[in-house]
Amino acid sequence: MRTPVIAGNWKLFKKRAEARELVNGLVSLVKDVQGVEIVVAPVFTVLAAVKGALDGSAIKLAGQDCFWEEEGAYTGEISPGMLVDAGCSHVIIGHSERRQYFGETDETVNRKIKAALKAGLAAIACIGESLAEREAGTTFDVLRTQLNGGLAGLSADDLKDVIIAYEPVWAIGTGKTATDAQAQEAHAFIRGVVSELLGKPAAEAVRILYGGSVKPENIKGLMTQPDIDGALVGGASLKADSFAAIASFSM
Ligand SMILES: O=C[C@H](O)COP(=O)(O)O
Repeated sequence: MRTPVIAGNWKLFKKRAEARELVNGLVSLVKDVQGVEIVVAPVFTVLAAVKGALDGSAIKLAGQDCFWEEEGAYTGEISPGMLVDAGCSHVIIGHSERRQYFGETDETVNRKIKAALKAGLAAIACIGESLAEREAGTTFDVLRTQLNGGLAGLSADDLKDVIIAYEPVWAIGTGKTATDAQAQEAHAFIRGVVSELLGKPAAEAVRILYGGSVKPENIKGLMTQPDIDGALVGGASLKADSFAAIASFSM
């Protein structure tokens, strides 16, 4: 039985006061939600404030990225150990926005996942095809390449601390969600590739989240799919009521 994960990626939004307000609202709205791992990923500058507001709550804290070195002359970077020190248990790695704007590659994703695991973080590793790739019929090739590169050198045991997020780039922030069937098809494919790479037990155990215009209105349909184990939520995670409604999908 895979415990569902609902993760909110706040992207480049929310200063301290707004972040506290959001998280305070969230904590009270989800206090009775059981059997779901809830994670929030704010910007680095508000991690401490959010951690403070999460005190006593089961909601977990994530960074939105990390570097692969633990320390050194790397201006502007943040290391996995620093995220742990700030109270994080998770980190998002390889989000398509980082791939698109900041030169993230499957190789850097792989280095970051390994560094995150070494520091004791769970890695939420993002993959997904662009609209052009989907229209060209190369979705599965793209996903296979991203999985091969991103998970290279990891063991089945390592995978216990990896959560895969399938985010079709064309569905992110566009209001255009993949249909339940499209998402399920991709998730089943991803689980199959993980099985080829690391064996069936690891593939059966790994959580695969869907991301891309997830809202309270579409979460239930997505969660009825056998290979969808949760969601990585952007826009709808910026309001306590909508994120709480998503996290309460089973209630
Ligand atoms: O990380 C989250 C995804 O990019 C989805 O964003 P969205 O829910 O705003 O489409």
